[in-house]
Amino acid sequence: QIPLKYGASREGKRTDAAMQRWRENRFGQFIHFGLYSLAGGHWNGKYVEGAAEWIKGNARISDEDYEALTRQFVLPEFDAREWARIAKEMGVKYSVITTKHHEGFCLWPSEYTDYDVSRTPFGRDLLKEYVDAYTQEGIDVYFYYSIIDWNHPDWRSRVETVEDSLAFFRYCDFMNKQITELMTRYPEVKGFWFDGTWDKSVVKFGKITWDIEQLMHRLNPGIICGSRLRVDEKGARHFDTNGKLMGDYEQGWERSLPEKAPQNDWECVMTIPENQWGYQADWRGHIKSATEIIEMLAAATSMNGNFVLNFGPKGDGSLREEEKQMARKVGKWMQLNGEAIYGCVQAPLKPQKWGYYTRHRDNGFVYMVVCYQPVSGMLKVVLPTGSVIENCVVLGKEGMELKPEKSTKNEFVIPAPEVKDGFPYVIRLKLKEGDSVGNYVAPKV
Ligand SMILES: C[C@@H]1N[C@@H](C(=O)NCc2ccccc2)[C@H](O)[C@@H]1O
Repeated sequence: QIPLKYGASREGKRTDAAMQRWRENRFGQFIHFGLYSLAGGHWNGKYVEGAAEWIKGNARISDEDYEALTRQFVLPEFDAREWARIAKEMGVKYSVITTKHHEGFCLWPSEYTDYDVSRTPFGRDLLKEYVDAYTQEGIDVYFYYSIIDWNHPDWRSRVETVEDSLAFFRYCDFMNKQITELMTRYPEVKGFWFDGTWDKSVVKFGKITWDIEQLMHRLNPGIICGSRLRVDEKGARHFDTNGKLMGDYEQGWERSLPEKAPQNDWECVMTIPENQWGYQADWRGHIKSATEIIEMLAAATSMNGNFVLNFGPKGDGSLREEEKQMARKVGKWMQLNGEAIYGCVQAPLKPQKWGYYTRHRDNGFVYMVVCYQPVSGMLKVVLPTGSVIENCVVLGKEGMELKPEKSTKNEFVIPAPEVKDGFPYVIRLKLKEGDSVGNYVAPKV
């Protein structure tokens, strides 16, 4: 352990109510919306390779031509209540919106820049309408904020000269003012999702990320912030030089899931196409199905993690058809099977090939989210010695009890119900405390 001034400010999992609510939410939505949404991944009528929200660099667009997009920011179809209704239908419990992405354009009327909604024909406080509509639907709101800011004259991706450092510290002052503004104008915000902390300037001056963390906790002690914000004074990111997680949860799982359950709280953020966050009119490559998304959500829950699915609304402010379809299908599944996700955690059982176990933190049930239907028609379950399966039903068909057969001392096989709709199904197990050697404590923790 080496002494650090700007390493982890706290150790271990947070146990306060705000963080427990973050954990129990489990399923979230990401919204990427900005000037890039107007371009839709195309420029001068041509498809532009790469992530659509990076189009300024990908298409080598001049500052002047890019800034002209502000005049097209009209959003005739924008209705935050419709976005919130779709999010509610999908079954998400929280939503993260890009208040300012790398492009630097702000979705709220900021006092500290005019590169924001107030300088557009739309002219309204989009962020306020989003916060109110989602809060109205009972969905917690979180703010994505990019440290990188391609528009701000004082942003520096690296600091090499005295002039660079003067500019960069002016930019840090600007950031602190904007973060304060966001937390005071929209006190409903539950947390921040910082991005763009990989550049040399931030890695060199890790203290600025400590300062942001301190500022946020002064304004709201319960605020939640992931590890991607943080860099310690030695340039270590996410985990400080002593290996301690900085921030409230591991925020490194971007478009990927861990193989096994991380020790810390963690969150995965996922795109429906391979790598498009902002609106791309022409989705190419593999587009994930609702079934694949549900499997990822179950996998995350089975490893004590949260799963956030990204939507990239169109340049007119409406949601694209494929995303509305996704919301409908995932939402239908969540209606029936949400009890295996919300408030659930990893189950203390040996993982099996048919899918993922979850257990509810206090209803004592264990859930089997079956994603891989066995050709044998038999679902294997290995329980601690002495366990007894008291009850075994398929969610949505609670009336039809399944009859597990004991195959060895602590192995059971459950006849697999037929899959008709192409979606995972959930079997709910009620386990009775073992009455033999090695009593099994039913998961009530
Ligand atoms: C959440 C996403 N993060 C932004 C991004 O620049 N990702 C590039 C990246 C890819 C992998 C690790 C860190 C950063 C993307 O534009 C999205 O906003």
